[in-house]
Amino acid sequence: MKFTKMHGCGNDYIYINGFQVKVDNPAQLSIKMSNRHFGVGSDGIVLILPSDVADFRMRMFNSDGSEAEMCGNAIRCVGKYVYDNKMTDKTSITIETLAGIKILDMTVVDEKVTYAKVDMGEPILKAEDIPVISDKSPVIGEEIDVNGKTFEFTCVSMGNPHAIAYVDDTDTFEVEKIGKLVEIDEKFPKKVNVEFAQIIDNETIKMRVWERGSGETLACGTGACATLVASVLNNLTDRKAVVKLIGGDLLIEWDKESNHIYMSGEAVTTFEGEWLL
Ligand SMILES: N[C@H](CCC[C@H](N)C(=O)O)C(=O)O
Repeated sequence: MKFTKMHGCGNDYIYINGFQVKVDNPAQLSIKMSNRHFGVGSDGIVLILPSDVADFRMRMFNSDGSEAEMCGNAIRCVGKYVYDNKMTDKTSITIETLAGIKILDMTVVDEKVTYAKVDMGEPILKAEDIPVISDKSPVIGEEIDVNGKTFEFTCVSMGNPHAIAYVDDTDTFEVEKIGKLVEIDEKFPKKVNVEFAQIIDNETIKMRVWERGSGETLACGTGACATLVASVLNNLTDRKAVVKLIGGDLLIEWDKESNHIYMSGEAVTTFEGEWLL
């Protein structure tokens, strides 16, 4: 089975063209292919599929095999994949996801997509829509005790759940130790992506992320969007900011008029291969 390896800001996935090959058990395949020693190595897999309601459809599976509602870095790469492989000649396309239909506007250089701006839709800020037990809405100040220390989270859904805490220095923060416990905290019945953010100024945020189902990744597109929303709700930044992640920068804007979040960033193809197992 042919595959294409791509990344957005170092958040790397294996892309499989569902127009050409049928994947019977994507969850199991994701676990196998994502393994960085016995497989290809990735944060998960992405299936590119036909859609009845959009130009294309995307299904994304974390490296533990769990399927996520949405993946920001991956959707930019899906746009790049379908354009570069001449499955469309449009630079503005729609992609169906479990979090609704998203619109991509792609930048093309020498007939290849290099960058995309994605309309990520509206953030979800009501507790009843975010899989948390808390009855507060929006969920600012959700206190979670981890290893005897209380952390305060702001919870935002981008179709997938996120919990954001603010720290003094992301470089030295114990992301794995804390993130892995919050990910499975009982307050999050669907588990949660955990972001640790450091405010640099009112238009710059440094962020690291412990992703649901994948562990720490070099970047998280939906997480960057959720972190911008949380930062505005907590009066820490403007509605447009650069989110600086280990793997690269994303430009996030929460448009006041439409209430839509726009995420802009790179999309990179690293190699193509053949899966033989
Ligand atoms: N781990 C996430 C899915 C991938 C999100 C992230 N890689 C992104 O770019 O948005 C979840 O289970 O909700």
